[in-house]
Amino acid sequence: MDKLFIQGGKPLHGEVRIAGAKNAALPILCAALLTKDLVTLRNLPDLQDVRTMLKLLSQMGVSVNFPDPLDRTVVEIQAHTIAKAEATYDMVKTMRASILVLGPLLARYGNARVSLPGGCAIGARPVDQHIKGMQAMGAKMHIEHGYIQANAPQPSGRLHGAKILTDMITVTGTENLMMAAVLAEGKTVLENAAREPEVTDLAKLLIAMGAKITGLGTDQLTIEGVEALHGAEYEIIADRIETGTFLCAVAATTGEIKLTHCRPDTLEAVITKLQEAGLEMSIGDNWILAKMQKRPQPVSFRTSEYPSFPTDMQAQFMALNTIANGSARVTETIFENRFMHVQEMNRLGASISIDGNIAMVDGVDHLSGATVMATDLRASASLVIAGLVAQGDTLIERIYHLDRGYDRMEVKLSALGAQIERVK
Ligand SMILES: CC(=O)N[C@H]1[C@@H](OP(=O)(O)OP(=O)(O)OC[C@H]2O[C@@H](n3ccc(=O)[nH]c3=O)[C@H](O)[C@@H]2O)O[C@H](CO)[C@@H](O)[C@@H]1O
Ligand SMILES: C=C(OP(=O)(O)O)C(=O)O
Repeated sequence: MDKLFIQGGKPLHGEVRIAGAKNAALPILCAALLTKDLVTLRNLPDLQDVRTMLKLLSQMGVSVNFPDPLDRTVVEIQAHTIAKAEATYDMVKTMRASILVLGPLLARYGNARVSLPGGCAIGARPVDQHIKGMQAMGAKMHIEHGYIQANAPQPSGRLHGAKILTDMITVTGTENLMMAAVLAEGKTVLENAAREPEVTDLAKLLIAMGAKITGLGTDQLTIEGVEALHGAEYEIIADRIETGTFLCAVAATTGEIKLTHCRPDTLEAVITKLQEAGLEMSIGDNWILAKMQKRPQPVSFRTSEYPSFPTDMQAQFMALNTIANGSARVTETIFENRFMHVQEMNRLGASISIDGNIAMVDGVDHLSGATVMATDLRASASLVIAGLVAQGDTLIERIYHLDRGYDRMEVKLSALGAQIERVK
């Protein structure tokens, strides 16, 4: 199993190109199931979850083609026919986002069999809102032997529009229901919809495919179902979490880096907090120049739905706070178990205590390298940041979590001057 070996204490300098967003690419790949025509995607990130999703689509009989085999950022997907409308446990257990095939399969094919995702390191993460929403659109949903068996109403074999108010704001729930609704008969209104930029990015692709969706970027999406969608070419939005992760890295290590091909307008809450920490930034439409010359100031925050502070940046900011000049209070409101990195950071010399969903971080002068274990995707990223600032050597185990969601993170960090290498 791969590990990362880091010799900390090096400031970062140079330029990094930000990849396409994992959380936009995954639903967008599933959206290709909604048409028999060709969907060409650009700015695809080259990471494990994307490879898993492409494998899942291939298992369904979908054609996946990289026109230039050396360029993994452009892919052609064609779901001319769907041979098997199924996502097995083997696939779903490695990537929860596999649940995103449910809406498109049900809408286009009239039935689907998708393994229920189990709980995961960061929380229970049920999918009850996906199921209830599809039931409201007329689908028969049964859970049997750990699988969701979904069938569109007969004899039409087509879902019908509905007004759906989810109990909470759910990102993949909104995406799944939006994809189910685009081919339904009549109008669907999704109330309490997630406003994350990745939801809007999916909606834009669907519109390019001929879907009728209004309310983009708001908490009410209205979808007028159409009979069929057609192919499209689409460029996936930049990854705001990768962007934020590199910004936290330079804020922690000091130095000066330029991030290109990013979308600063999707990062307002993160940028505000980094300014509070002392990171100096010049910001263009698609680039950020970030400079840090001193020890960070502590930043307290509370995670919440977009446009508030993202839970996917909580761990990375925790790493920054460990070496800040004072104490910070971090409140996690989205997932019930997203402090798994805390114990590992304490092993590196951090001083963090947890009380329920609140972590109190007392900044220390320095961290000291040790062997630590990655437990989930963003926890891994936060340990990389901690390793980059720690004195001495840090070995991070179980980095397959990191590879799920980052496009060659250690290669990009090495190019910035970090002493980091992948070891077997
Ligand atoms: C692939 C992807 O885009 N993943 C993101 C997505 O995950 P994901 O879409 O799984 O997260 P949700 O927005 O659905 O979850 C928000 C909260 O709602 C709960 N819930 C959700 C659905 C449901 O049917 N029932 C239910 O109880 C969840 O357990 C969680 O406590 O949004 C999260 C919150 O921004 C991010 O951390 C993930 O990176
Ligand atoms: C939690 C995340 O992803 P997923 O929903 O795919 O587990 C994440 O991207 O931080």
